[in-house]
Amino acid sequence: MGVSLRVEGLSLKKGYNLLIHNLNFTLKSGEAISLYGENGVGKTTLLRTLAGFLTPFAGAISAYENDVHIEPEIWQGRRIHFLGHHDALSPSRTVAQELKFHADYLGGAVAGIEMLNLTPLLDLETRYLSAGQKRRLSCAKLLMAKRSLWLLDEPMAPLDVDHRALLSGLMQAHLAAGGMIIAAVHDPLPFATRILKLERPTAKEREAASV
Ligand SMILES: Nc1ncnc2c1ncn2[C@@H]1O[C@H](COP(=O)(O)OP(=O)(O)OP(=O)(O)O)[C@@H](O)[C@H]1O
Repeated sequence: MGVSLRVEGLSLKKGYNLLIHNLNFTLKSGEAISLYGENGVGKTTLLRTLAGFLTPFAGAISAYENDVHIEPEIWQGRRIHFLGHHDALSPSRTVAQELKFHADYLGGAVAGIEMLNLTPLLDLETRYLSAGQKRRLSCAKLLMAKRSLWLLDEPMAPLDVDHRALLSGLMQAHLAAGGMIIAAVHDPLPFATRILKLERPTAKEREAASV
């Protein structure tokens, strides 16, 4: 039981470019998928579509709780954390202000300051943060509100060894609590996941989608 995600016949386009053709998979509570594929194949596009930021060209994305369908507005609006590889931070807000903004937006409480070693950075505007510090700040969102599905775009990429271990622990705790994760990666995650490798559509599939 718990939550589940079903992706059926999903095709995605960017402009006239068919990126993904007829993708099918399901994901259940406690499961993680590592999303692989060459640069530009569509990993970020898929994550953004699953988050509801982009509309599919074809196919369906549906979510269930104990086999009962969850309305897309509720699923996308309140049950998903999306962490893009460009951390969406306001450059002129301080780290403390950014944390407060996201806690309010998520309807939760500020969390993760000590765990993610953000205390020395609280008064710094986010524009001055290093890539890894930005990612740590973004990760605090994961702790501010409990959400079923974490969509993570290259989550480990800018993190140092210790913070990779920390995020890995957070991800595993999320799975152990019945959550789900889909993470676009180029290197394996340090725990067992399912693998989904995106391949470019064939010329025939691209041609069929262009009419
Ligand atoms: N308007 C457009 N018309 C045609 N192609 C586009 C358009 N906008 C984006 N693209 C293409 O769509 C793809 C988007 O790729 P996306 O960012 O999802 O890939 P990715 O698998 O996450 O790549 P990376 O591993 O480099 O992060 C790219 O190949 C890009 O060139």
